[in-house]
Amino acid sequence: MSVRKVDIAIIGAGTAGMGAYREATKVTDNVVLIEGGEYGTTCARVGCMPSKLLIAAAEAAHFGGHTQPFGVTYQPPKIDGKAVMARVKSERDRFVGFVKEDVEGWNEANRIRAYAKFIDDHHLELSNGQIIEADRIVIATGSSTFVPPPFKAFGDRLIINDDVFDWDDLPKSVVVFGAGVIGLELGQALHRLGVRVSLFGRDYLVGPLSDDVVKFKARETFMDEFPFYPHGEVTRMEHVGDHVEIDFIEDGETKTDRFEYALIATGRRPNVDKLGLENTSIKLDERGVPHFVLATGQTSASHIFIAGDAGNNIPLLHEAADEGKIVGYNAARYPEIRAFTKSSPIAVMFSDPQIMMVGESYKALEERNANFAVGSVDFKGQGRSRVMLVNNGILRVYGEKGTGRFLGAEMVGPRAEHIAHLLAWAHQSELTVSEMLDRPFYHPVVEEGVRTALRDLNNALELGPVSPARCIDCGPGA
Ligand SMILES: Cc1cc2nc3c(=O)[nH]c(=O)nc-3n(C[C@H](O)[C@H](O)[C@H](O)COP(=O)(O)OP(=O)(O)OC[C@H]3O[C@@H](n4cnc5c(N)ncnc54)[C@H](O)[C@@H]3O)c2cc1C
Ligand SMILES: NC(=O)c1ccc[n+]([C@@H]2O[C@H](COP(=O)([O-])OP(=O)(O)OC[C@H]3O[C@@H](n4cnc5c(N)ncnc54)[C@H](O)[C@@H]3O)[C@@H](O)[C@H]2O)c1
Repeated sequence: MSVRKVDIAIIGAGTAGMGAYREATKVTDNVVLIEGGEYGTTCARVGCMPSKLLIAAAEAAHFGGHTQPFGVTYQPPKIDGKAVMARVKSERDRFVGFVKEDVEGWNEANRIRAYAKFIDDHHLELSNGQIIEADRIVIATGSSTFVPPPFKAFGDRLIINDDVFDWDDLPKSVVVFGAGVIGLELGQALHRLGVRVSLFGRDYLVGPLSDDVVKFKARETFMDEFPFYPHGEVTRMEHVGDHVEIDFIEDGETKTDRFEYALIATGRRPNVDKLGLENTSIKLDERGVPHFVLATGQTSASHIFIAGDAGNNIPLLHEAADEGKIVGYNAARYPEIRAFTKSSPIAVMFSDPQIMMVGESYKALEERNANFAVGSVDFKGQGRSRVMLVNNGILRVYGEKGTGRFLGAEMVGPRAEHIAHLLAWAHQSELTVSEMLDRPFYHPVVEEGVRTALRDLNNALELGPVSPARCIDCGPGA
């Protein structure tokens, strides 16, 4: 069998793999990009973009029903499930189209459609029978939904996020398992689009939050809106006809409910189990995922790099994109490699209210015994938020005692996607809380709530005066 020799083989043409390819081909054209599934990336096909499109439709449906306090009322919204899904899919296809255009514009000889598996440290066997001998290899295989075996009881009524974006119409009812980012984003959106939803979580977790105060607020808010059981006790799961049936405990009583589908969103796992990593010298952790150096993307087999969800570091789009560039750069120049500084952590969950986390989480600070203080703001009385009737949420900010350095934040509340950026940029600039307070704040804006939290934190750090109950110099309702 003929062996194709290349400088670099990249496994996976998702966000990380495409980034690696672009970077590597600046140095050598002897690169192959191997994709087993569809071109277009998880983010565009079944991830970030279609989920945000569904959420946008849900926001439109929700808005009209909640304007009465302004003295403005609409007719109850009429939700056309077919039209909702048609827009989700056509806009999604537009995004996917752009990605495909990019990848299909690259040198055809460099692109292979097949699944790859390691034979040894330098050889890959492809599902089309080809053998690739590569001087350097990049693993960028992404992650997939992991379905715990008990859920298999739901048979063909069990779905995952990918299936939702294949629907031509909205179903009548869905039971969602997992109150992580995917479960909450999709569960709330479906509920707002008129689908009867129950959401069962575990251990009282809400999305990625680790600060109990913020978590409590988020939990309370979502439980007020739809049936959300943050530590659901489900005692029976069954596939009955064209439905799923469950028994669960509520207030000490066993209840039975039926749904059209069971959406499993209980976590994702890196796609590394079918890669034949046992045939390589790469050191694996207890879950079979390669150990690697974050700053270089290098695994313990120094010519093999890993990037994106496959590495199980922070499974987010911008992280996959950054890591792809890093490994592409290093694989192209290996053995001359460079350590890169990663940008400050930032995560946003597109629920309503939104959730965000920046810098070090509360849990991480506790785990490393950081000497830190906390400041907070409750958005209930925050002027601009109240004006717009989005005054529901809490922001907690963390700062280092002694230096006054801003360490991180967790929030559920209005405009969190924007506040997250403001705070992540401050975190990356290593600003102190006092320096952040020296920055301008317009009036009246939601960001004035951030100033209230920072003032509270400065005071807790013993670096500033006690915050006045009403900040008169800031303008009314700041
Ligand atoms: C529903 C959902 C919503 C999301 N929303 C957001 C969001 O709003 N913001 C955000 O930042 N992130 C979001 N994410 C996460 C984000 O989509 C991922 O972090 C990102 O897409 C990971 O990119 P990647 O390149 O690592 O993997 P992918 O884009 O999944 O690429 C991996 C590729 O490798 C291929 N592959 C796998 N194994 C092999 C093999 N053996 N041989 C050849 N090819 C192989 C796969 O077919 C795939 O094309 C969301 C994810 C989901 C599921
Ligand atoms: N807005 C965004 O940026 C965005 C959106 C969607 C996904 N993502 C990315 O995708 C990743 C995966 O998301 P996810 O929601 O699948 O995973 P996740 O890890 O965020 O959440 C899974 C949740 O399911 C719970 N769970 C586990 N087993 C359970 C069971 N048997 N019953 C009920 N609950 C159970 C876990 O406790 C956890 O809360 C996220 O970590 C995130 O990085 C990001």
